[in-house]
Amino acid sequence: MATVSIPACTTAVLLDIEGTTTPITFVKDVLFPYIKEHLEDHLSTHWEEDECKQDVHLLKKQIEEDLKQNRACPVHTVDQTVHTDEEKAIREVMENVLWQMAADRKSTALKQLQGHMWRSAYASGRIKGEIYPDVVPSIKTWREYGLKVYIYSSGSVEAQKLLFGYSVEGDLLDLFDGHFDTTIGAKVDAKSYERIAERTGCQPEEITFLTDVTREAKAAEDAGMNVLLVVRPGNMELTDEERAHYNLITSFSHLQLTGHT
Ligand SMILES: CSCCC(=O)C(=O)COP(=O)(O)O
Ligand SMILES: [Mg+2]
Repeated sequence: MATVSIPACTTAVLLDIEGTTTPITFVKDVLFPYIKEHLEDHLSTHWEEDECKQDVHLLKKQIEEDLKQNRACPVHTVDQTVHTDEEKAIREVMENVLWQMAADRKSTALKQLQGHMWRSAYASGRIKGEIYPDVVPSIKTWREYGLKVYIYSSGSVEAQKLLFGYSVEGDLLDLFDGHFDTTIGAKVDAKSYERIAERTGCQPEEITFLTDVTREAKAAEDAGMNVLLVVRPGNMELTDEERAHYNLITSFSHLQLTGHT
């Protein structure tokens, strides 16, 4: 695949994680199975703790929102305050979480809980964040040229920091100038990218966004960002139209800085 130039006006690069810096298989075959395997134990162990109560409260809010929007979802109260039967309440939370995961929902509620659950897996060394080999050298080069580098993922900021902080290449958190998650808005909503531009002090045109998902690419493009689609093994197939419309790269090393000194 040919090289693609980052426009000279780019001052910041915004990176997606799953399918962009990190193989989809790491998320689907390592991170998500960990949640399924440890969900019951996590909820039972931490049920009375404030963090877990907040996680369950957020899930409840999400269910209320889903019902308002007439989205199908398992309807349970999911509220510790009204259940006397803790086991039943935990089962109901589990049912909702597993249902959201089966649908690959990107709700903030689900992602916050997942981030909290992965903490001990990373800290104990059981899980290490996978990163494509071209990612770190490329980011280092961009930074040498004065570009800022940010992450925007549906995974919570805490989950992002765990993945890069406990990565196969060590602690990489110094490579990033900031992290964004769905608390700033959904990745398929152009407004989220406008807010990110505002937060970083950049004009949208000064930001180049790299993602594997065309709906995210379109939203960023609608906000005025420069967009590149990242094609990695196992990523979703692109249509001919998408291939024709977007600049594609299969490795970060295919990005060329032009006019940056
Ligand atoms: C960084 S946490 C693990 C990934 C995850 O849960 C997720 O939803 C990834 O979404 P992305 O926006 O990075 O494609
Ligand atoms: Mg992605």
